[in-house]
Amino acid sequence: MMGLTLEDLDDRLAQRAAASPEESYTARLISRGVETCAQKLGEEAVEAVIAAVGRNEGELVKEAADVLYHLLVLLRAADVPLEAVMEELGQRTAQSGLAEKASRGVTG
Ligand SMILES: N=c1c2ncn([C@@H]3O[C@H](COP(=O)(O)OP(=O)(O)OP(=O)(O)O)[C@@H](O)[C@H]3O)c2ncn1[C@@H]1O[C@H](COP(=O)(O)O)[C@@H](O)[C@H]1O
Repeated sequence: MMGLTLEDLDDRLAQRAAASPEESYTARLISRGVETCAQKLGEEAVEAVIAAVGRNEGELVKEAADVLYHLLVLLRAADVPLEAVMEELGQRTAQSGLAEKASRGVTG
């Protein structure tokens, strides 16, 4: 799909989470609880790291997609809205890292 955003995917996962675990992988993961979802995210993160260190760009694209999908599933299992994460990121972009350094009196 062209122009898919994390919000679009999260909306789709919200719909699929309401389906039965027999019909939906998302619903199955969430029904197994936060620990299972967290373990899956950890596994996919390690696979992404291995692809990156191996300079395997094609594999990294696929593993990064798995990481984002499993992160959204974990947030949903933990009842943390994606919006809260984006808000946190938004607050960090309000100031550049260099401006933040300067505000602490650090130069160079
Ligand atoms: N983006 C994804 C997505 N990325 C990865 N995966 C699944 O994540 C799994 C990757 O984990 P593994 O390679 O470890 O697979 P596995 O060993 O078979 O998994 P387990 O049995 O260990 O759980 C695969 O089964 C993938 O199919 C995804 N499953 C679903 N989606 C999205 O979620 C939507 C809803 O899917 P359902 O919930 O299944 O309807 C889909 O239309 C997609 O948009």
